[in-house]
Amino acid sequence: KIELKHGSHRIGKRTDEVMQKWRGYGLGQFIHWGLYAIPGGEWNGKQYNGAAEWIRSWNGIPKSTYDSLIYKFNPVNFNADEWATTAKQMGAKYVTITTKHHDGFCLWPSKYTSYTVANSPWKKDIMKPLVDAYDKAGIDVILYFSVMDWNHPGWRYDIKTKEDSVAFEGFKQFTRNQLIELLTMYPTAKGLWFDGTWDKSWVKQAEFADQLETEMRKLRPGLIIGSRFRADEKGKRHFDANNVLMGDYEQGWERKLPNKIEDVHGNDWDCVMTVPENQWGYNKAWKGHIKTANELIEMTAKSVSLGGNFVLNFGPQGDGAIRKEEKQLATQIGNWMKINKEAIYNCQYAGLEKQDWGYFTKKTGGNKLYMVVFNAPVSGAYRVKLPAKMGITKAYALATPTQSLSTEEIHTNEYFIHLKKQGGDQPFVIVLETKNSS
Ligand SMILES: C[C@@H]1N[C@@H](C#Cc2ccccc2)[C@H](O)[C@@H]1O
Repeated sequence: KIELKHGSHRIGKRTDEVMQKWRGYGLGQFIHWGLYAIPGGEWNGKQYNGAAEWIRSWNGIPKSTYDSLIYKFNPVNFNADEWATTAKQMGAKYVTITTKHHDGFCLWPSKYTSYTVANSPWKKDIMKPLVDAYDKAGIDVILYFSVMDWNHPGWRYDIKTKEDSVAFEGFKQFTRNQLIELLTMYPTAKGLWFDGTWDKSWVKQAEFADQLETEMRKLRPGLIIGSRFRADEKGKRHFDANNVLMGDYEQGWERKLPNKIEDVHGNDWDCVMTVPENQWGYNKAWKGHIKTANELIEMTAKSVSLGGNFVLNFGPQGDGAIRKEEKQLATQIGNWMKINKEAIYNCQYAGLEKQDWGYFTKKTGGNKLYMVVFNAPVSGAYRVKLPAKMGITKAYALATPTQSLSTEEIHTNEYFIHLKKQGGDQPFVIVLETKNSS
């Protein structure tokens, strides 16, 4: 075991109420919104092939021109309640909102920089109405914060010279001041989602970042901070030099999902996912494969079946409106959640691996197993192998709870659940009420 001062400070999952609630969210919404939504992935008629929120890093738009977009920020169609309603209709239990992305533009009137909404034509705070609207909708708010800040003169990719070091010290204080400011201005926020922490300059700040995390947790007891915030003194991120998770949950599942329970190493985790291949901010073009509602519902079920949450990204337009394709997906997913949410909310890994027909989830603290079906067997016979001594007392389709399904024991602890082919192209859920014959 390597002696570490700034590695992980906890072994195993958090057991407090705030984290237990987080663990049961199942489905969340990510919002990426900022100046990058104005160009929407193109400039002067030329398309940027990267992620739209990274357009400033493209040589197709001069940096100063991008930075001057602050004077065009006037989202006349911004309506915080509409965003929160979209999330509510989808069935999201939490939302992660970009307060400041890599370009450094602040959606709140920070007093530590002039590069904020306060100095745009919009003038008003964006974060306060959003936090209030989501709180009112009963959706918990997590604040996304990019440490990397291309607008701040003190940011460095690495620290090589004395000048770098002096500049970065100022940047570190600026970063701390902004984080304390955010936690003070929006005290109902349940957590911070850090990004832009991969550059050497920040990876070298093990002691500072550890002390800052401690200060934030002291200011806001119960605050949820993921594994991406800080590195240990060996430069290790997400998992420290003893391979112990940093922070409260694993934050490495960006646009990818684990496939088996061993992949998540017994940790809490969430997957953040884009609708196109790789566009977080609004992109006019939305090229390539656009994920369907069924694909996203399957990713949600797969995440919950492996003990995690699934967070779907929305990239509102520069005028503040949510694009129609995203609204349609929210409605389709929400219609499915209305019927099947019992198999998603407050559910966990059932101790059973992925099946030919789909995924098992298990109600936390209960005796119900859920079979979330994506591939119905042509025979109508669903093979189910349960842990020893676990019997089935009742089986039924969640949509028709009064119609019990016939259950045939074919081997010890192995059953066929018989369900005639369902119509339609929607995944569905079969409930198994179980009892332990110990
Ligand atoms: C949550 C996602 N993380 C950000 C990123 C990134 C990235 C992409 C490629 C190489 C290094 C970093 C995206 O812009 C989005 O905010």
